[in-house]
Amino acid sequence: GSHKAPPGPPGLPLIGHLPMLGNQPHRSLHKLSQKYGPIMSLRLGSQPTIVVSSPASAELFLKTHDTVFASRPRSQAAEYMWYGTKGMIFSEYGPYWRSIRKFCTLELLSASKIESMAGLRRDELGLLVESLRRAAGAREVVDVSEKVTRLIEDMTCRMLFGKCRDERFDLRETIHDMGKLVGAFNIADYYPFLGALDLQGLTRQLKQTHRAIDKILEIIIDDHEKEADNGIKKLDRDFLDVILSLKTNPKTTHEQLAQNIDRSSIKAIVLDMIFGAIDTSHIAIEWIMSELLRHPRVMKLVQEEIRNVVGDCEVVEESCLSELPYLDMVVKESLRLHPVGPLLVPHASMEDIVIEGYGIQKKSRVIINNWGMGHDPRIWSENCEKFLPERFIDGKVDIRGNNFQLIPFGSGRRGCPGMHLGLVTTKLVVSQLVHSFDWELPFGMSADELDMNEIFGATMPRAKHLLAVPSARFG
Ligand code: HEM
Repeated sequence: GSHKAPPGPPGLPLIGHLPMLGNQPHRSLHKLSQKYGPIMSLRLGSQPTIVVSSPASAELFLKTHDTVFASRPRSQAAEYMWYGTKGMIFSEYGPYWRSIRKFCTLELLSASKIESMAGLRRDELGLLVESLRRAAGAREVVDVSEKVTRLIEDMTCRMLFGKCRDERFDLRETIHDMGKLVGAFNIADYYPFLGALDLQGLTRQLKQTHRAIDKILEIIIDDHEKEADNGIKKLDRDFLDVILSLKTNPKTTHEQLAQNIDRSSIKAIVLDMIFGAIDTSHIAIEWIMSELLRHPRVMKLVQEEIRNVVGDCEVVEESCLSELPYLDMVVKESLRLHPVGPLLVPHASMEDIVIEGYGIQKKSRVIINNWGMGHDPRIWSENCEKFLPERFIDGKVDIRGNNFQLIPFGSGRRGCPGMHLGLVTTKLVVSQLVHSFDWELPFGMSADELDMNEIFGATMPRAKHLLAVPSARFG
């Protein structure tokens, strides 16, 4: 068209801008956007890549023109890991994607479904508190990252498959590998003709991780089918029961999905839910706990707020979570500084469009630099690197996708469907951990000495496990 592309750095021939991204693309892109502006184009192969870095422009892409940008680019990760892109997260916009999204929302992620599973979260959290109490008694150093990840894994497995983690496989390790692989800037996605060379070794790793996850999914599905064959009747049907039943008795509410579903799409959808639930909440919780450990003032305020609501009872009920406004501010502030998805999930445009005078081609890849917006002094003032929950005190900025300066769950049609579950889980676990225990950094470490580095991926965990020493606050 006659409209020029958004500005961007001059590229190197052939490989374009990939080498500029380094191993911290969220930071490199943030720097580049300071020079080239909030709507920037990068030359990465044959399809243009647009990087969006300000709240006003994010609103244009995710709200004003949401229908144009609601698709996803093709990627090797989605092809290999999601059985030929048969899941929700990485599928292109259309009726198939919509039918999965509706199914998962109704059968798993709605407020009432989530509430109906409060008991299993309470049980699993109770077990963790018990084990922490033993550690506290012995003044042991606890690997908080490990404990929290296992907790979320157990909660998720019970919710999806009706049982805890299994000795026969290591789901967490596999999911962790996935997070890194899926987020990687894969040369094969940008330069298909270079794909066969597998210059970064990513194709090999994707295949390997896919085999590992497929083995796990097969074991889990087999177990369920055997139970069904043996006529075992369950009182509570788990998510896998519901999705498997689509094949045998297609319910009218999900007729369209039932018609298009086979074993590999079932596995792809279950994988969406495993990945969405496991690789997110634990990361959010670890970052929040890290910030609380570094900021005893804030920790004390959170503890006092919880004590005022919960009283002398040790168990924090989920119904109390709505009465904890300071905790809300802490969660916002931590997700601002440490967004679980630093670049959201890439979007793709479905038609040519002109935005702010720039021509953006159909099938452009759109990256929203969520991390960059959280670290922009023009949005958050000069103290933007400081952890200061009070900046949210006026209650004007929410995290549900209405205020584009803070969109840890994205926004619009592709916004996170698991937001409610993610928030309930994150707040519940954090509040219980700080209500039951006081926490200290180990080995006389000072607040400044705590390593706060991250590892880039589709999701961005702490680089180092968080270690801390609990002491019980209840007898
Ligand atoms: C603290 C927890 C969580 C955070 C911060 C988070 C964040 C995100 C983000 C940033 C996106 C991409 C939005 C976009 O592309 O614009 C996303 C998508 C998604 N999330 Fe979450 N998420 C969380 C928890 C969950 C949970 C618990 C589930 C489900 C069990 C889940 C399932 C999904 C799915 C399926 C998508 C893809 C949606 C689509 O493409 O249509 N997430 N999430």
